[in-house]
Amino acid sequence: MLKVNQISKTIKGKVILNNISLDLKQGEIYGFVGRNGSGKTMLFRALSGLMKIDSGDIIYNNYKLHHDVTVFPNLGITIENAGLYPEFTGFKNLQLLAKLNRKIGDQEIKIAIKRVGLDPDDVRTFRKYSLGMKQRIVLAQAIMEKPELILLDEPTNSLDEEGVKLIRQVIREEQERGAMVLLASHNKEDIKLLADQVYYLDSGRLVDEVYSHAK
Ligand SMILES: Nc1ncnc2c1ncn2[C@@H]1O[C@H](COP(=O)(O)OP(=O)(O)OP(=O)(O)O)[C@@H](O)[C@H]1O
Repeated sequence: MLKVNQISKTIKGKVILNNISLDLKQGEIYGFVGRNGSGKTMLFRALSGLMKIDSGDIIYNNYKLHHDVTVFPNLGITIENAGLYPEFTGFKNLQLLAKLNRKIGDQEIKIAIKRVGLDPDDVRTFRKYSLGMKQRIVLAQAIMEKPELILLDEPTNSLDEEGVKLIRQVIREEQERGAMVLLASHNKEDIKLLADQVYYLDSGRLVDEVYSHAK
């Protein structure tokens, strides 16, 4: 259960998040749509603890962000390039990140890399990856530890048709495993095919619940 109570954030006099409240359940996929600059990425940054909010609370499974934890323990997030080292292979990068909390071994990392359609034994360094490959490895990093809460910001925007299909399947599998997935996307098809409920952001404000349907 993710509970967001009236969170707000202003940067340099500009309201970025305006009194946003959400009540989200485990095992659901939530879509977030809205124009460029409407606040989707900033909302995800706030939920991940990467950006401090000015007011309001974010509570996940009884842990209050910035109070009980600085980051939720069971969180997976895709951030562009995710701080990956350009001179290491995809596998080596994920191995380094996995070592930070020692929850998984090489086998799980390899499984995650295969799930996104990449080769764990690829000797190419991250720097030489195509845009789509980078996007895939970043998703592998987000899911490799089987997180309960997954924040995906535009996970398919650099992918070819086959990649889009595969990644949608991975997102569905994560939901089936019981994860809660928050998905920001300009891809209407992603939202239509995946989201159980869709929220619309406009100038940092949650304007509307576009639709909700039980699958
Ligand atoms: N580091 C920053 N410092 C100050 N303002 C920022 C920063 N990053 C983003 N913003 C502002 O925050 C607002 C929301 O941006 P955000 O990136 O969350 O939009 P978005 O909905 O994700 O857009 P897009 O669809 O283009 O990804 C915008 O007005 C943007 O200019």
